Amino acid sequence: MTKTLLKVCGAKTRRDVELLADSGADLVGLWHGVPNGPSEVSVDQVSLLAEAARATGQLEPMLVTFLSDVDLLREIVARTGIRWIQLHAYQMPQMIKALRRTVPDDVTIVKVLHLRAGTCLEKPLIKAYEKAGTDLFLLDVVTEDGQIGSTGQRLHPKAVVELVPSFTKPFLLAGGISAHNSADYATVAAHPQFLGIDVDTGARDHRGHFEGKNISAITRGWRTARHEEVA
Ligand SMILES: O=C(O)c1ccccc1N[C@@H]1O[C@H](COP(=O)(O)O)[C@@H](O)[C@H]1O
Repeated sequence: MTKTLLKVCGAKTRRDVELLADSGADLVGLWHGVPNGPSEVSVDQVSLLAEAARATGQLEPMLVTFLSDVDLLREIVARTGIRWIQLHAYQMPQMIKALRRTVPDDVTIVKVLHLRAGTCLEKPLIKAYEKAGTDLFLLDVVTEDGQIGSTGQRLHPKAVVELVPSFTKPFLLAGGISAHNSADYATVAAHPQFLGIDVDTGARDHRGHFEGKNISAITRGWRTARHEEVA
């Protein structure tokens, strides 16, 4: 059985990265190309933070981006050594096809599928995304007023279970994940394509800073890959 991965999103400093590693995360999201994103970092910072993540021996860095510029992404991959890219905007299948051809084969391309009130906005494109070379889908909320990313809002488990048969790739679940809601997603987590969870809001304290005890509680609540290490 594959172990459930925990990704935590939006590290900005080396200290953040080390805290996430110590708290049981498996992947760390580094934002670049997220206009007005509160955790936006420069490409140089992505490089430094990606290196710091790898140096922990526990964490894999993932670029989280709204960018669609394939040449720019290729350059970022080459400069930072990043091997996971999360396309969190409404990038199209053609863009993914071009990206797939451009970046090394061992780069994992993650496409976010946005669900608004239980309906996946990209559903008609899912087959095209797969054909274009998407390796993994990430299911997240888009709010009624169009906010994407870090909504703190949850997906309905039934909507997730109904969407998964539309694709063959593995998926990560996002949207309001906390230490206390794994039981609600038992059917989702039992699905053979389920790979793990992606958290932003639930990993932070009331000031928006990462809180180690929230993150380690999530590892236990969801029994993620490293939950026994941080118990
Ligand atoms: O966190 C953001 O603001 C953000 C901005 C741009 C792209 C992605 C972003 N975060 C993603 O939000 C979900 C988790 O959110 P939450 O736990 O519901 O707050 C996750 O996919 C992050 O990668």
